[in-house]
Amino acid sequence: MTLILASQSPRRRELLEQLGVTFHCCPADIDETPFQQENPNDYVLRLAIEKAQAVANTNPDTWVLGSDTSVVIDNIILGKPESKAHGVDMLLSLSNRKHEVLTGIALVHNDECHSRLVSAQVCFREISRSMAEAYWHTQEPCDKAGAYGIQGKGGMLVRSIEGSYSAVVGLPLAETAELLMDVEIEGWWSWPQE
Ligand SMILES: Cc1cn([C@H]2C[C@H](O)[C@@H](COP(=O)(O)OP(=O)(O)OP(=O)(O)O)O2)c(=O)[nH]c1=O
Repeated sequence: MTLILASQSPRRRELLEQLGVTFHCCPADIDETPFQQENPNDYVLRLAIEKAQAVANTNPDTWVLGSDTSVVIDNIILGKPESKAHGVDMLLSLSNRKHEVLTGIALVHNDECHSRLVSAQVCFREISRSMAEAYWHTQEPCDKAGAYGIQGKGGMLVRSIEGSYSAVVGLPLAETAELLMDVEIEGWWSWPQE
């Protein structure tokens, strides 16, 4: 069976290409509003599954991979910034401390669903308001959870990371490969299973 990546994210496309699997992209249009008092882990996994299911509904003969990434600080979910003020506030709330980046992945085909939640801890250096504003003006933060991209200029903000780097960028490669190995994807080279 073939594979669809239920995403409009160029980062996710590039990461999945690293695995050497053949796929095409189809964005999922879902409501990403968290439920009231929804736990961040539940939220991220729910969105990954809903994105995959939304695309799987109209593509019954394929496997569909969905993913969601959120930044979590003090149990507050930070998605993509809605404005400059929002983005700058997010960056300042992450200054000089550790936060969690959660990425959920889900591989769906009809009623079958394989999912994983991957967490990484990221520690930021101290950021002044003028630095946060200057970074905002690079436009890099606009479409990214937590208003930064570790893979770009935002790498300058990161003092250390524990856990999966690819999960922070949007698609954890080890766990994605594990999900793909559990199912039959056409034309994919895969390592022998243990
Ligand atoms: C923290 C962080 C997030 N991000 C990105 C990954 C995701 O693309 C985005 C989080 O938003 P998402 O809603 O997870 O994804 P998306 O809207 O970009 O794409 P999709 O169509 O798959 O829903 O933030 C980075 O690129 N680098 C980082 O360091």
